Amino acid sequence: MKYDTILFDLDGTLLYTLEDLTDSINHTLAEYGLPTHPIENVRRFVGNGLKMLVVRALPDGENYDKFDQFFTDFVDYYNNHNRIKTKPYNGVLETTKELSEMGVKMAIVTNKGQTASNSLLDDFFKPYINIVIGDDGSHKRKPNPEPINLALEALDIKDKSSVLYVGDSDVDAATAINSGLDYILCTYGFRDMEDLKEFSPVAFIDSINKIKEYL
Ligand SMILES: O=C(O)COP(=O)(O)O
Repeated sequence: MKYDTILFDLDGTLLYTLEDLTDSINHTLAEYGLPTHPIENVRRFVGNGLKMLVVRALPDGENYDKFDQFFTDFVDYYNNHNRIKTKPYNGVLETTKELSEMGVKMAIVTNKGQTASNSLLDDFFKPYINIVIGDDGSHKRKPNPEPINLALEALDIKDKSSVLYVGDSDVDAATAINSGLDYILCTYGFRDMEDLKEFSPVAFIDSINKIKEYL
C-alpha cells in the first residue's frame, strides 16, 4: 500500500451538512431581522470555517455592529441543530469501516468548530475514526498546515509520503499542497468542477469508495 494513512475533510467530503448549516444561519439571520439566503448561496459560504460563513452571510460582513453576539448565537444554535438533516454521503460508513479493517489509520481535519465536530465524530464515525481536529481557536485553520500537523502528531505519523488527504474544495486542495501531502478531490461535495479544475490531485472521485483504488 502506498498510502496507509488518510486525513479526511468533513463537510462536503464525509458528511452532507449543508441543510443544517443553511437552516442555522437563516434562523439566526431571521432572529436579527436580516435577509436569509437560499441554500445555493450557503454552499459557497462553507469551507473556511464558521466565522467566515457568518462574514459571508451578513449584509455588512465583519463590519456588522452586533457581529460577536450574532456569531455566538449562530454557533450555539448550530451546536444544538447539527444532526437534523446531516447525513453521510453514500458509501462513507461502509468505506471508513472497510479502510479501518484494512489497517488504514484515519483522522478528520475540518474547519468546523470543535464542539460540533466532536459530536458528529461520535455519532457517525467511531470506532473507525477516533480523531477529529476541528477549529477550537487554538491554531490556524485550513488551508494553513497547522491542523494537518496536529492530526499527524495525534496519529504519530512522521512520514508524509504515506499520507493521503481527501477533500472536496479549493480550500482542501490548497491545504494538501501547503502541507506537502498527496490528495484526492471528491466531486460530489460543495464545489463545482469549475472550481477544482486548476488542481492536479492523485484523482477526482465521484464516490468515496473509489479511494481504495488509489491506495
Ligand atoms: O466549516 C467549514 O467551513 C468547512 O468545514 P470543512 O473543513 O469540514 O469543509
